[in-house]
Amino acid sequence: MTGASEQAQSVQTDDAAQHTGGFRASFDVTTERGGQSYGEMVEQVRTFMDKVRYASPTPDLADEVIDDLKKLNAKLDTMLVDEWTSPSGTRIDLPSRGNITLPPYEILDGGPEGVEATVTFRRFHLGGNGVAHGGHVAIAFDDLGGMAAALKLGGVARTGYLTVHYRSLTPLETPLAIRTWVERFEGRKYFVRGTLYDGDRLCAEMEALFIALKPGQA
Ligand SMILES: CCCCCCCC(=O)SCCNC(=O)CCNC(=O)[C@H](O)C(C)(C)COP(=O)(O)OP(=O)(O)OC[C@H]1O[C@@H](n2cnc3c(N)ncnc32)[C@H](O)[C@@H]1OP(=O)(O)O
Repeated sequence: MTGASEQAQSVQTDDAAQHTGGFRASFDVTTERGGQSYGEMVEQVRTFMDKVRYASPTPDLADEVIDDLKKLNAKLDTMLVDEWTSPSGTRIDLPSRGNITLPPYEILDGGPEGVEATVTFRRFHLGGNGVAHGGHVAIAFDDLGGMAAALKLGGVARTGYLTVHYRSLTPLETPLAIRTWVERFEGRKYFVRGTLYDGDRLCAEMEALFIALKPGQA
């Protein structure tokens, strides 16, 4: 099996895409990369992961699925690009910018005052007893907290710390209201807060420090 770090990019990207350190101060957002079916492809993968979480396949079916997945992985191997030119993470027309690793969210509003979004944890995000895993809740807060910091500072920040207070159980397969905003900042330090609600019920709160990166900083 080949891990991501061992895989060569099979499609060359231009010189400007070569990484010189740090998050990029800016990166191209797009609605084109991956084509018009890319969102549906991501959705089908998410659905597959949902089913894997709950399926109990026979040994024969597991072998069949392995064969099918090997074929699909071989197809994608012919199209690997660097992270800056991948549709995943840059397709702003898709849930979570097309990033399969994030719980799917839809941005309702975003700017220097903060970010409002709807996030839906899937069956794949199960923690136990039918509700979301706390780590997945933290991922949603991290990404949208980072977005709130980025929109406030007009640049890129990395998470210094992030604390989640889990106030009540977070349901799966339910659109939830998530909000993040910069409460205050001191120099490069952006103190970000967040809330996650199921209707009127508070599921979780977040407090985090995001630190603005210096030019070229990793
Ligand atoms: C839109 C898409 C959004 C995506 C968002 C995703 C965000 C992420 O998940 S990033 C990944 C997780 N985070 C990381 O890996 C970060 C790892 N840490 C680092 O790289 C570094 O520690 C970094 C860059 C955060 C800060 O390092 P550096 O630039 O040298 O700053 P440094 O001088 O140490 O600290 C700056 C200030 O922050 C404070 N600080 C730094 N870390 C912490 C911390 N954990 N707790 C409290 N304060 C801290 C320092 O005390 C200092 O304060 P002051 O200016 O008052 O003296």
